[in-house]
Amino acid sequence: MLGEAQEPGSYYVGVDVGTGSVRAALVDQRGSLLAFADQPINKWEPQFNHHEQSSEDIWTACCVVTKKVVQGIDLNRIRGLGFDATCSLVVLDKQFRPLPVNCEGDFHRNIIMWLDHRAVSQVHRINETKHSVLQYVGGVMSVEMQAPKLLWLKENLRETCWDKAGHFFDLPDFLSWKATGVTARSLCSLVCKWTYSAERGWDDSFWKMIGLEDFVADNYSKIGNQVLPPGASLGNGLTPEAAKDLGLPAGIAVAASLIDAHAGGLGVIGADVRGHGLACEGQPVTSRLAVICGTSSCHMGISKDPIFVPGVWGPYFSAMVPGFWLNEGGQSVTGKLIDHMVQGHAAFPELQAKATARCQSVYAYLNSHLDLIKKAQPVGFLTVDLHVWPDFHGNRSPLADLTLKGMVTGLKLSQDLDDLAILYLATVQAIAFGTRLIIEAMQAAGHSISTLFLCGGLSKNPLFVQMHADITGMPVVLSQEVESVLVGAAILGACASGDFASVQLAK
Ligand SMILES: Nc1ncnc2c1ncn2[C@@H]1O[C@H](COP(=O)(O)OP(=O)(O)O)[C@@H](O)[C@H]1O
Ligand SMILES: O=C(CO)[C@H](O)[C@H](O)COP(=O)(O)O
Repeated sequence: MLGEAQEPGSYYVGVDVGTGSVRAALVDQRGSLLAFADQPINKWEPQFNHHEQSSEDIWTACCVVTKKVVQGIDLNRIRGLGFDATCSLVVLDKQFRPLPVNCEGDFHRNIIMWLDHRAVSQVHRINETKHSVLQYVGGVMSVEMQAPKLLWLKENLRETCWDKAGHFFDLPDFLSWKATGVTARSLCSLVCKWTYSAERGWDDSFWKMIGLEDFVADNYSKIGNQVLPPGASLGNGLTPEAAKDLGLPAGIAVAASLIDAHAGGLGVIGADVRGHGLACEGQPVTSRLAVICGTSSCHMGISKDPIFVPGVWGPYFSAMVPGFWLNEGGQSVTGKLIDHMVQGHAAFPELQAKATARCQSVYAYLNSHLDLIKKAQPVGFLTVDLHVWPDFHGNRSPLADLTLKGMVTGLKLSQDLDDLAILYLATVQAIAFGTRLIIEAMQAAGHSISTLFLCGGLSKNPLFVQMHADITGMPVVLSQEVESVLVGAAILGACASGDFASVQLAK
């Protein structure tokens, strides 16, 4: 984010809503992160495969972290605000009040999270239509997208939710509405999760065919009939009410949002690598794969022309970098799977106690424990007899099969700390092999990827990074700024402020 035209000392605020927490950053016009704050958010799992959140809870967390990052600075220097978030479905009534997405009627829980798999029957029926919009989601719609979830609401919560609903938002668009009062949707969310086409708009025949003709009848007012590119300035900027909530000046520019993975992709894919002697220097941006690794991993590759990769989402036009097509591969649970394997092991209490005694995270402790037990051999050899299949929550890409389950082979009766460390290693390796499968599918379809750019919480884990390099055989580049997703969100604010003409220039 380096420019000469804008006033010196301008600041931008980026807010990133992940699955487990909300983060905010204050960023200057050089893209340096000046302040950071985070706050966990609530999640509910009322039934197996039902995952819910609360939009009020999330907004409150956004306010807490934003107030923290601007504490003590001259507020007049803040020029723009950008949001990114997971692509969860927010439901509000006609007066913009939360509506329950659950049988219990709990209004507080008005978000069906992205990883919710309740709409299995609905997505099967959608895929059976073989409608042409499905070509643009890798050939098969995912249960994690919005159309099956909307159909589930219509079929299961007709009176308490569907009939009363006035607005269905992707979470990033909910946040920009909350900040500005503008209901315009981002091209990013609508193209990637709602079957909107940047070139052709909504396809009436798709919504009629799947039984959601209601949207066509009211000209898509409930799901968005004004669509803006990410980074576009919304309305009159921050409303006085939202300004009070967030501790920011009213009227500052607020950008049309991005999905979190796309903000991370934007934050790293155009990184200036000159002067570091990296093999990717001088290679086109299309040779880079941004991998955003948090609760899930998302694999973002761009191309000048559309590339259709079976089982990999897209191609999506202008959904991340304007003017480029995007393919998005993904693994639905990666950080969540590692946490699940480690925390569920019999030796976890011992691990926790030992890590705490050393003031280390459990992952730092496990990494050093692996170094200790590997002796002279490379660490990867510790798992010659133990293997994990990582699709505990189905396979997002490239198999696109939500019915797949996880597997572990090579288990013994012992369950000590060594076993836990080796199981953890095998899980990390399995995830890296998943990335390799996605890359192979993308290459086979026409991408030519040669370097990985990792960001997100898991990129702070050196073992995770090393296994991705070893198993894909590709160099991995990490940004100096570890919070690249937040930089992506702040880039949106910088773009909306008018200080930069486009998200590429803001980069
Ligand atoms: N320093 C770290 N070392 C190892 N793992 C980490 C570290 N920081 C975060 N993680 C892992 O990253 C995952 C969360 O990443 P994050 O980007 O915060 O997720 P989200 O955006 O989905 O909320 C968790 O599984 C967590 O265990
Ligand atoms: O589908 C997505 C991106 O397209 C989700 O937003 C994502 O997988 C969840 O993100 P995270 O793992 O960062 O919480």
